[in-house]
Amino acid sequence: MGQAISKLFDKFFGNREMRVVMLGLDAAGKTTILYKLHIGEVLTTVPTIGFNVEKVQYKNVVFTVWDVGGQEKLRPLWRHYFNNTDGLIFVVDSQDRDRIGKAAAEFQAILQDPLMLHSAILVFANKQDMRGCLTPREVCEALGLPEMRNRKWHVQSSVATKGEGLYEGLDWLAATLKSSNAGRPVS
Ligand SMILES: Nc1nc2c(ncn2[C@@H]2O[C@H](COP(=O)(O)OP(=O)(O)OP(=O)(O)O)[C@@H](O)[C@H]2O)c(=O)[nH]1
Ligand SMILES: [Mg+2]
Repeated sequence: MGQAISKLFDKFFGNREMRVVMLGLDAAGKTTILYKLHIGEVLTTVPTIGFNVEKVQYKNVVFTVWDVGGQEKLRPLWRHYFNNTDGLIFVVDSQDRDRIGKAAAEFQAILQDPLMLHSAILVFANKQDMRGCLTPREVCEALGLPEMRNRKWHVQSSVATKGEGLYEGLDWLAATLKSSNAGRPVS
């Protein structure tokens, strides 16, 4: 009985671990986001060849965040990170109007992968500090999100270099993953 109650308590209040993969075109700001969340600082980044992975504890969720390089030649490798993924973070450089169509095509391709059919989708409309950038609503429409009725998605405005919007995004992800009972209790 005591054990059952303790299990129930853990289910609702205990730490949970969630695996999240963060993708997006090169220079969207993925690595900047990862380290701003992980160590609270903006690092000088170089283009990622391969991946970075860090744990980010927020409230009672431990996110294991995989940040995978976004250069064109690296994109075929993305699918190797899809297994057991609870959430997708897709980062868009909102100032890069020329490549928003390319970003949308890559985004749609990820979502059609059988391993990603059930993942929650958090989009960071990043670089909102740049003049003339696409608004979060424009990013949302360009990615085709309004037509996606059977997926859980959220577009979050962000400025990774100032840390703006990042925890709001994690809040949504944590709440969404929890309500669908995704993730695993931390052992
Ligand atoms: N102005 C502005 N610059 C940003 C923002 N976020 C990231 N950057 C800059 O964008 C550049 C690319 O950032 P990265 O984090 O390395 O991009 P990435 O998505 O990891 O790129 P790949 O590793 O090649 O896939 C860096 O110079 C960052 O400082 C932002 O919100 N605003
Ligand atoms: Mg990177």
